[in-house]
Parts: sequence; structure tokens; C-alpha cells
Amino acid sequence: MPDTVFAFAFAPEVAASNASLRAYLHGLPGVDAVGVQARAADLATRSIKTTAKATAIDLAIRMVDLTTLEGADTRGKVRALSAKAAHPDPADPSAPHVAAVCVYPDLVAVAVDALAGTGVGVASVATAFPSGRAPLEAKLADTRRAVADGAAEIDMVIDRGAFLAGDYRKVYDEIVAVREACGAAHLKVILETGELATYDNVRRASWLAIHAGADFIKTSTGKIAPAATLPVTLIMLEAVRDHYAATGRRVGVKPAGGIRTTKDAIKNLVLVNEVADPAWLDPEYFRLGASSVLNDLLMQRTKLATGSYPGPDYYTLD
Ligand SMILES: O=C[C@H](O)COP(=O)(O)O
Repeated sequence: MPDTVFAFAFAPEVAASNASLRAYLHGLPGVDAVGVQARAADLATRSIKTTAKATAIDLAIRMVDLTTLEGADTRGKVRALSAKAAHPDPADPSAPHVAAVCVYPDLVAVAVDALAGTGVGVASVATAFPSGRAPLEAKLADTRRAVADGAAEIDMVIDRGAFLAGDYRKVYDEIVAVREACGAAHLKVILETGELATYDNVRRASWLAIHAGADFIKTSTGKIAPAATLPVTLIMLEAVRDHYAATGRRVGVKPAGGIRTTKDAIKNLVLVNEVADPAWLDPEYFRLGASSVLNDLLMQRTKLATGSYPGPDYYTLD
């Protein structure tokens, strides 16, 4: 049965005050938690075989934002990660490159230099990642620095404290300001769904970010559990699907955090196909934020092509 598609009209005056934003967001239909969990669980049981699986694995590799977001990150680590992003399987040039490498702002220039001419983008977290707790001026400076150093994509975090306190206008205004600071760079807005407490809040935060100008909505920082669960990704896919139906603007979705295996990746692709539509099955509109899924995708790819797994030391460490 096809999903009901809601068109949530959003006139500019809705953003004029916190009260009008609140009325809009709390007027959205409530999420049927049991239904969403059951549907996500059902879709997670779908399996993909042989040729379709090979295609899905290559698509998943092309959608990976290969991420390192550790306090201990070094220039050398980012160079090594960038080499892997551009040529994931040095023994098999047919393996596609990933979508982007995602790093802290101070390492953007290193990644840009290492990835020049490869087709792999550079994404950077900004706005006081992962907490989002800094004055707006600091968040904008963070964003501008990353863009000036060559980041083509900015992954910002929302102020969850403001959101949970009902200060939607502050969250909306910050996204608008960061969107402007991004210039030509794409903006991914991280909702940090593991801190939003309810599915209704995930739906509200999705619509808030979409209307404020997000190019992508992203589940998580990877620093808070639970991160990218299937029910949460499903709710976000519904939002971008319905927004597209209402406006013709296609916003992307990026589950991130805790995606470790080829099975995890393929479950997400099934969700995209069934909940949104196949037009989202493209790195332009769907990404997988992950620090360590790439090796498993490469191993399963080799297994499909040759019939056996490569040895455990075959790939560089994630
Ligand atoms: O944006 C991506 C996440 O930070 C990566 O999280 P992960 O280490 O659980 O894959």
C-alpha cells in the first residue's frame, strides 16, 4: 500500500516568531511509533541477491562519507584516509571511490590537498561539533574557516538544548545563518536524534531543518547512542519525500554513526527505495556517515567477485 504523502505548507511568516514555529511543528501529525518500528523491522528482513547485491555494494561505497572525528586525528591519518577514500581497493581499480572524507575543520586543508583531482569531496563538521554549544559567532567562524580551506560540504549540529527547551526560533535562525555562511558549500544538518527523546521530535527537527535550508538532514554525530537507527532514518526519509512532493526541492538524508557492516548499509538502501523513491539512491541525495563500514563493503565485494574472502590483513585499517 502506498504511503500517505503529507504536504506541510510553510509560509515565510511561520518562521516569524517562536510561537508560530511551535504551532507549525506541533501541528505535524504524530509519529505512530509502533508502526514505524514494525515497518523498519520488516524492511530490514529484505534480502538482495547476486547481481543486485553487487550493484548495491558499489552504490553503498559511492555513498560513504568516510569519517574520522577523533581528538587524536593527525595530518598523517587524514592523508591515509584520503588515499583509501580515493582508491578503496588498490588491487582492484574497478572499486569506486567514496563520496567524501569527513574531518574536523582544522584538517580540511590536508584532505583537500590529498584528494585534489580524485572526485572525492571534503566534508567538515562545524558549529562546535559535537555538542553545538558555542556562541553563534564562533559557529559561523568555524563554518567559514572550513569553507575557506576548501570544504564542499559542512555538517553542522543543531542546538539540542534549545530544541528540547522549545526554542525553535533559535535553532531555525542558526541553521539559516550557517546556510548563508556556507555559500556554495552544501549544508548537512545533524539532528543528533539520540538526544531528541521522541520520534515526534525527530519529525519536528527534520521539518525545521528542511525549511531552514538544509541540503541534507543527518541523524547523528556518532558520539551519542543510539545513532542511526532504521526507524529514525525512516522518519527522516518520509520528511524529505513529503517536502519534495510539496515543493519539488529534493533534500538528502545521511544516517551516520554505528553503521558497521554491509548488511547495515543495504538495509538503509532498501529503506530509501521503499520509503522515499529510487531518485534518492544517489550519493547526491543519500550518504552513509561511517568510520568503519568500508572494509566490510570491500570484503563482501571481493567475495561476490571471486567466491572467497580476502585475508584479514588484506585491507588497511579503517
Ligand atoms: O558522521 C559519521 C560518524 O561520526 C561516524 O560514526 P561511526 O564511527 O560510528 O561510524
